Amino acid sequence: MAVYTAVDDDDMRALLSGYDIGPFERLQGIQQGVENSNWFLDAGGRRYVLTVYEKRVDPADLPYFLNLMEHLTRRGIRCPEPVHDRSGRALVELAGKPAAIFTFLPGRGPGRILPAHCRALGTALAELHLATADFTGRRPNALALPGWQGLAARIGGRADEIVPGLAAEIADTLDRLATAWPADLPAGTIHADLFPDNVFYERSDRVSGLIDFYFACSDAFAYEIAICINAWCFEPDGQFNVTKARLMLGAYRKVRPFSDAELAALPLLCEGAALRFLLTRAYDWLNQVEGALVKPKDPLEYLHKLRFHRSVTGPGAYGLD
Ligand SMILES: Nc1ncnc2c1ncn2[C@@H]1O[C@H](COP(=O)(O)OP(=O)(O)OP(=O)(O)O)[C@@H](O)[C@H]1O
Ligand SMILES: N[C@@H](CCO)C(=O)O
Repeated sequence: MAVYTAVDDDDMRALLSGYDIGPFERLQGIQQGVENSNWFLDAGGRRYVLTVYEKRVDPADLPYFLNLMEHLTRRGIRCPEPVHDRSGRALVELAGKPAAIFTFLPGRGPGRILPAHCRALGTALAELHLATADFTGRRPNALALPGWQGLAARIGGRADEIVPGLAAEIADTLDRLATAWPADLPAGTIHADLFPDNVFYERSDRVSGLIDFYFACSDAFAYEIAICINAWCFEPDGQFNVTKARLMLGAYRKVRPFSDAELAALPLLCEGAALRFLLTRAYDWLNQVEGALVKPKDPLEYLHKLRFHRSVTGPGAYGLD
């Protein structure tokens, strides 16, 4: 369920009269996704994606996200490209809300994650990081350490409703991360939510597109790698799959080599990345909206990942030498 706004064919005909993409044909709601309303839009013999931005995206951030997708497209990264209307605007208004039309990307999520998907992701991730080198937009990461501390304070002792002792474990982890978090790692623009549902494949050995840039921000590249280790390299039963990590990181470093500082920081970054998703999931878990159609994601999955990284002594655990 991810259509929260009513849009009819007449609205679309009126909107498309401002574009050069041909006559309106069809609008079809997309079920996947949670944050925004999305539709497949057919017009002039081609398929597009229409997004109407709902409450959780700050409208002030939208130009940053759209400029980033446009920049990446120019640099050869396959991602949704914003379509401009005749007056040059990519960001428009529909049903009183901000909206944009994007090019449609072929491919689909990986389904069951194979080692080959992880290797292909490593290559695509390094290419993404290099492609942002000359992107001039900046957006602080609202979900970096100070954001985690704020979220932990809002959750407070209620974390223990998820599992007894969780509030203290979160507090201890935050203290350790706050003293040791590395400040000077190579940084730039990161996607920051590169989970399998945001990566498309046409074949398992090649990424065909990246979507959902609405957490993108300025932060360390190695922190993004840590997010991906967590999201891609654990099996559904919670076991860490070092082969997947070795393939992902090996493919990444062929395109963008790691610095010694990045390698040394990796266990801590993985712990921080696990805490970030533990906190947002714990918050959503404890603040479920009655009657909501979206099932909250399991915070404990990320507690197990956090504990794994806490036990790690060096980058060798991720298959790196
Ligand atoms: N450019 C695109 N080409 C093809 N399919 C797309 C495109 N953009 C979005 N989609 C489809 O729409 C779905 C929802 O998109 P997206 O994940 O961006 O939604 P969201 O609600 O903004 O994000 P979230 O997943 O964070 O809730 C995707 O799973 C994908 O199936
Ligand atoms: N990828 C996030 C949710 C959407 O940002 C998670 O799995 O918790």
